Amino acid sequence: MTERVKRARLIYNPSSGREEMKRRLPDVLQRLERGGLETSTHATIGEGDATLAAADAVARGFDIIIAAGGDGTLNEVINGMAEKENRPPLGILPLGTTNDFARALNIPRHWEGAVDVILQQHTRIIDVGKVNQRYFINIAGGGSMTELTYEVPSKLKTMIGQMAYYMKGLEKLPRLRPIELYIRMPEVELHEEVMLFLISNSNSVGGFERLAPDASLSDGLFDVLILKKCNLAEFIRVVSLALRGEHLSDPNIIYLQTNQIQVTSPDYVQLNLDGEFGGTLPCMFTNLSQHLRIFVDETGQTTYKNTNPLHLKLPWKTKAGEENEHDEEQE
Ligand SMILES: Nc1ncnc2c1ncn2[C@@H]1O[C@H](COP(=O)(O)OP(=O)(O)OP(=O)(O)O)[C@@H](O)[C@H]1O
Repeated sequence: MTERVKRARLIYNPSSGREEMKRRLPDVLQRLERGGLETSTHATIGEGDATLAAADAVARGFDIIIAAGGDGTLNEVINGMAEKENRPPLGILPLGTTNDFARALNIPRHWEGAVDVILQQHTRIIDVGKVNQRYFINIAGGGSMTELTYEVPSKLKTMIGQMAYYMKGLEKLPRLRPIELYIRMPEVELHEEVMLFLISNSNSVGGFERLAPDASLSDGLFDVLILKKCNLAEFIRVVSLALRGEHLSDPNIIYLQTNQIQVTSPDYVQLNLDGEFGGTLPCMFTNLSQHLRIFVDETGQTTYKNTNPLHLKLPWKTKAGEENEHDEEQE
C-alpha cells in the first residue's frame, strides 16, 4: 500500500534577516517537494501573524510545520503550537539575523542544509519555557541591554545584519541602571539589585555561545544567570568574559538551575522572550519538559555539502509513491 504523502506548512517571514526567503521560496519549495514533502505556504504580514498561522496549521492537521525566519518568527510559531494537544514536529529554516536557537541545535544556516535536515526526519525533543500565558524556547530576560533585540529596527538589520545590534548596544551603554528584583525558586529566594537576568533553555544566546555552558535543551531545567549591580567598567568586563565563556566564576554573577522561577520587581521591567518584547514583570516561568519535537541533523553535523541533486536517505516515500533510492549523501 502506498504511504500517504506528508503535508507540511511552511510559515515564513518575508522581512527576516536580509529578506532571503523572498528570493529563495521557489527553490525551497522545490527541494521540499522533491524530498517528498507536499508543502503549502503562509507568508506572515506582521507581528503575531505567525502565531495565528501555526495554530491554524495544527488545527488543519499538517504533519509538519516549518518556521522560516529569525528567532522572532520561531518564537511566534511556537506560541501558536505550545498550547495544542497534538503538536506536529517543527522544522526550522534559520533565515533571520542572529538565529540563536538554530545555532544551539546545530541547524545549518544555509537554506539547502536546513531543508535537508527536515527531509531526514530525525527529531529531538526539547523543553519549552512558559511565562505567564506565553512561550519561549531559547531565552527570556530583563534588565540592561535585554531590550536590544527588539529595539533594533528591522530595516537596519536588513542592511547591516548583526552589526546593528552592536551599534545599538554601544548607544545604550552610558544609560545602564540596576533594577530591584525578588526571585523565588523552589530551591532558593533572592532579593537583589541586578543589572540583568537571563532565563535560558539553550547555551547559545545573542551570539554568546557559552553563556550558559550547562544548559541542556531537554533536561527540564532553566539555566538562570543574574548579573548583580555593578558599574560600567565591571559590566563591560563581565560581557567580555562572557564572550569567552569565562564569566561564571565572576563574583558579580549568580548562576543557578531550576524548573520554576517567579520574578517580581517594584520597578517597571520589560521582558524579552526569544528576542521579542514579551510584556512586563511580574512573571512566573515554568519549564514544560520535553514539550516539542524539532528536526535536527542525526549526526549533529552540517549535512549541506553541495547543491543539487538530493542525495539523502529519505525515511518516507516521495509524492509519486516511488521507493527512495536511499542514496548516501555524496561529496
Ligand atoms: N511581513 C512582515 N513585515 C515586517 N515585519 C514582519 C512581517 N512578518 C512578521 N514580522 C515581524 O518581524 C519580527 C522579527 O522577525 P524575525 O525574528 O523573523 O527576523 P529578524 O528580526 O531579521 O531576525 P532575528 O530575530 O534573528 O534577529 C517578527 O517577530 C514579526 O513580528
